[in-house]
Amino acid sequence: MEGVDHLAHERNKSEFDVDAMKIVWAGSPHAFDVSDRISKLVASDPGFRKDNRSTLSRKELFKNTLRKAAYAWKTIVDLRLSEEEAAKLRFYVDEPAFTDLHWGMFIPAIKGQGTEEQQQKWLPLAYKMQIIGCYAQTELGHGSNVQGLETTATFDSQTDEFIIHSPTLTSSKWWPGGLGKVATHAIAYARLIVGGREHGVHGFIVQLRSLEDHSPLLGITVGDIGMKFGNGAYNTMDNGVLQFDHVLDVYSIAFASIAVMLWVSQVTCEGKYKQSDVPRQLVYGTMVYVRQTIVADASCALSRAVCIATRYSAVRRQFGSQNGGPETQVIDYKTQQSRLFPLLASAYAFRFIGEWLKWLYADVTQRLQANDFSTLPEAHACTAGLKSLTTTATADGIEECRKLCGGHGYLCSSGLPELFAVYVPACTYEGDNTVLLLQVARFLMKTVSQLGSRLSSKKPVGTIAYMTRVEHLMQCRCGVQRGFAELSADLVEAAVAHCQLIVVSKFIEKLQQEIPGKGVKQQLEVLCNIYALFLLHKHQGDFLSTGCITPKHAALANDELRSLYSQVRPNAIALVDAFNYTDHYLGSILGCYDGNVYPKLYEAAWKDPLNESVVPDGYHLYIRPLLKQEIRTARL
Ligand SMILES: CCCCCCCCCCC/C=C/C(=O)SCCNC(=O)CCNC(=O)[C@H](O)C(C)(C)COP(=O)(O)OP(=O)(O)OC[C@H]1O[C@@H](n2cnc3c(N)ncnc32)[C@H](O)[C@@H]1OP(=O)(O)O
Ligand SMILES: Cc1cc2nc3c(=O)[nH]c(=O)nc-3n(C[C@H](O)[C@H](O)[C@H](O)COP(=O)(O)OP(=O)(O)OC[C@H]3O[C@@H](n4cnc5c(N)ncnc54)[C@H](O)[C@@H]3O)c2cc1C
Repeated sequence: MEGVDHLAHERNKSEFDVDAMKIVWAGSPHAFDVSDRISKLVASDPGFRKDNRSTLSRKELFKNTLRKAAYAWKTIVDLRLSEEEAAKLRFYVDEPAFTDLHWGMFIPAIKGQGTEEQQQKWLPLAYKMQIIGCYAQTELGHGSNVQGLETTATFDSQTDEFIIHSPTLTSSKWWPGGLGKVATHAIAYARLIVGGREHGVHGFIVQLRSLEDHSPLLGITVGDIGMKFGNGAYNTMDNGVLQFDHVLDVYSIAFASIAVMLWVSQVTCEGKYKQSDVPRQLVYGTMVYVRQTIVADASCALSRAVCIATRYSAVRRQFGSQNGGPETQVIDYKTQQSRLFPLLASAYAFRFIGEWLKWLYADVTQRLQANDFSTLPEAHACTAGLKSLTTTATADGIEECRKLCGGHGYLCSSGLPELFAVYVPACTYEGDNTVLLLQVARFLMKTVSQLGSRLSSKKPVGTIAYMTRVEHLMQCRCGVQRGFAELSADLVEAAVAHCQLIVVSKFIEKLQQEIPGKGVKQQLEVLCNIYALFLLHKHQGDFLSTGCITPKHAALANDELRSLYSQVRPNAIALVDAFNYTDHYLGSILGCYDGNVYPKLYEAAWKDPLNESVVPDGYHLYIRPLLKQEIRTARL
């Protein structure tokens, strides 16, 4: 029945202050207020409906995305939303679109790497969306290997011009979001050539389309790369292909000193290349920035899937009826708990590691401005490794949540197939996860060689086993006289272990803070222990081989996990309520707040276009002749 809370009995079991936990999840009372207000604004506006996406063609889907993006911008302007509120609105509209790259990469790249004069010229236009930008780095032939990019930017000091060119098919820019049909400008990464000498890959601001009629400029060939995984999903995004045919990059000449897209290098009007004494890897700064946002985004995506699977697991009953009484809630099965609750704990763990990484990134950015590069290697390793760890765990976790919902998890109306299809490229974009773990492994090798065996003593006591595991895994590999390439598969395992150590230790540090609200800290302690003991159980071979735990310890840890699952069980619904997601944002009948699943599933089925007629289109052409033929055969 509508209006009845079918999960009230679950919510009444809660042993902690859910409203206080909502503040912890949001990060602060202010952050909660903004999220709560904006999510409800989006949910209540039919202009942001998203329940029809799976029934649209690619062109209809894309045009609808353009409509929504324009509508979102009008809403932002009309309501005079702040930058924070506008970002939250785009988040709750929940549709991959060109605006992700305009706001998520194009603007950050200019802010992070542009010179003062470039920022003064481009940021006002970008903030007012009078230009729409994309981040054009990846090419058909190279994505992971940035130094392998082939696009060239040749400075001609005779004519004082930069010429951007795609010398080969494989140098075609390929994948950049927003590039295919919308972006008017790109930050294009190209090999800088001055006076016949090459100076590596740098970023250039290049106009792609006319601001009058949106037609591609002379020398620009641009389009969409075609359908991607899933039906709706990321097909709302125009990932594009771009070729330059000796394009004059007028904008680099607009300034007195021709400034490539970096404050770390300059080409003077006299055609002299000036590389300042900063690490060339600062050209990768935007990727580092986005990787840290992706970690926070992982906690959002995983918490959405866990919210759906937890609520549905409390609604779904199967087997176990005693004397005609109700069947057992599947959330009460130990197997369901052992699959679901570690994902619930991971969602909280990723939330807190995302908070810490945001601090780390802000700290390293501040240091860079003072020419202090001391923490740059650690910041790179942490953002790369934690992006890899959290996106792999989240993609796997969303799929596990689909399976936890049985057959109904496979319906689009569950929200889980779409969530999975939109999320999984996160394991690839912003750095293939294995390639990024190799960067962490390289950092660990260097650290071990510099510090000897102890990677760091700066970890909370509760993580000694985790720290010993990393050291052991590194010693086993570093001690062996074989090259990095030969040992890379093993070193990647050590890199994962290192990142898990960071997540566990930051969760423990979070619990050392003042956390208000009845029972809130206790619930987080349970989730922290579940996260740590689940991983210890999953990787117990590593831990046993280090000798820092015995088989008895491993058995005790397993017993403790079961006990912890029992402690979470009465609080599970309240713990996912604390994410404060609207039904609109969840987009899931299985995860609806009131738990009134079956009537909603049944109602939704009849809305499918296939049910517009009781006799399907095609019956008379194909089925009837078939049936008639069978009847004739039967008479023979
Ligand atoms: C609401 C929030 C929403 C969030 C979701 C956002 C949605 C985004 C939508 C998707 C958008 C996607 C965009 C993209 O995909 S953009 C393209 C991304 N591409 C990549 O990530 C490419 C990956 N490859 C690389 O980063 C580099 O090629 C790689 C690091 C792998 C190698 O670089 P390189 O060959 O130059 O360097 P070396 O390996 O030789 O290392 C040399 C030294 O430099 C150090 N290093 C490397 N990278 C960095 C860095 N980024 N920062 C600092 N230092 C770095 C490296 O450690 C070496 O140091 P040592 O010499 O001391 O060992
Ligand atoms: C949805 C989506 C959106 C994207 N948006 C953008 C965008 O806006 N802008 C942009 O510039 N790019 C974008 N990209 C491109 C993305 O950044 C690249 O696809 C990504 O960096 C991976 O590079 P690749 O495709 O070259 O993979 P590859 O490196 O070719 O990976 C293929 C396999 O090779 C392995 N491999 C590669 N190198 C090594 C090595 N040294 N050692 C061991 N194994 C290795 C990888 O682990 C992987 O298994 C997007 C991609 C996707 C899927």
